[in-house]
Amino acid sequence: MRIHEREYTPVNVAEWFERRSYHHAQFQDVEALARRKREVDVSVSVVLPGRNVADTIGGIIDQIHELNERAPLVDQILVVDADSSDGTSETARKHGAEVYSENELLPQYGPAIGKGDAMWRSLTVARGDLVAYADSDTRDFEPQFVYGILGPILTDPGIRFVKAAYRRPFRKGEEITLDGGGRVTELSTKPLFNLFYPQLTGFVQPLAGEFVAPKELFGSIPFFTGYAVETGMMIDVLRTVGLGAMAQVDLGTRQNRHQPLFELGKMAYSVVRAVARRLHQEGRLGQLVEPHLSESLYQLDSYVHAAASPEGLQLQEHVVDIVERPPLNEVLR
Ligand SMILES: O=c1ccn([C@@H]2O[C@H](COP(=O)(O)OP(=O)(O)O[C@H]3O[C@H](CO)[C@@H](O)[C@H](O)[C@H]3O)[C@@H](O)[C@H]2O)c(=O)[nH]1
Ligand SMILES: O=C(O)[C@H](O)COP(=O)(O)O
Repeated sequence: MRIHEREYTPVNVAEWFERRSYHHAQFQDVEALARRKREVDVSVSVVLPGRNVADTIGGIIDQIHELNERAPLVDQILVVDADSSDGTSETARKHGAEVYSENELLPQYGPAIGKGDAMWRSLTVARGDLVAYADSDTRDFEPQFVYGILGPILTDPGIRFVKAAYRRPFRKGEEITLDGGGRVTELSTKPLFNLFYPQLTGFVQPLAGEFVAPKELFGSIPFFTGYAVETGMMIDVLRTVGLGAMAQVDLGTRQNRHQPLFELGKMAYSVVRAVARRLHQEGRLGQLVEPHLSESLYQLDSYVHAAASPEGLQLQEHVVDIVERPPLNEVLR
């Protein structure tokens, strides 16, 4: 597949939003979509990065198999496991996925560093012309999580990257706050994109873990490790193919597993660092000293968090290791 053409240049974000936002129902004729896939002669890998997701991964794999029985859209279901302690690998294998430990892929790069690294390494074993990533902790995974994102890229030759969009409820016990989820997205990523990458402001869920692109495109861009991966990827894909080749699809609603606020602080820090790296690279951020505190006080890559606790005020230091992996095509050359 070609990845560098720029067939459509949006006039502005609003115009792009109108033209490049889809709804999964537009692709619910999955048999027609599978025929289209045959016509354009592409294969598809679905990659599920997972860390301790034994409770959800089996159901997700089953859903993909069921979809495939209706219409053969997926050629490979790949699980990249973060050496989970809860039996994620065994469960995934039992449900018929191809399973790798993230650490057995490209072992020369040392132990894998979080989700982004697992995704990057998975490209060495993903055989599809198109690679679709999806989170594996989704409780309400539905077949449109696969066919919805495949729809635009299979049917419109001008589209090279498709991102999921959805409503995100916040769930605490039995209590649900509609649209209360996606705290990092709303409080870090969107404000940063507004200020520095306004072309990306039309994406409803820029951090969504569900997206698809040609493997060739994923191989041509660097991957940030950890939770910086989606932020960096949005910027790098924009630079590589242009906004006109990017699209989003409304998949309905997605309920994820919520992390505590403090953990999300670290995630937001990853987002900020990815943006800072790119701004620095583009000459828009004069000085970038990573980490922000001097090495004599703290370790490299530390995130310092001051908090009040029942034991009094505390100063904690946490490692947020953000490395930029080179484009895989260069590594494999
Ligand atoms: O070290 C890790 C951490 C997570 N995961 C998996 O990655 C997926 C998403 O991780 P999660 O911790 O559930 O992320 P969220 O809190 O939901 O974060 C959102 O925002 C992140 C930052 O952009 C994205 O990476 C996620 O896909 C997106 O769902 C899940 O299947 C995890 O099991 C790994 O494989 N390895
Ligand atoms: O994407 C995000 O913003 C984070 O995953 C946080 O999501 P949450 O607020 O729904 O836990």
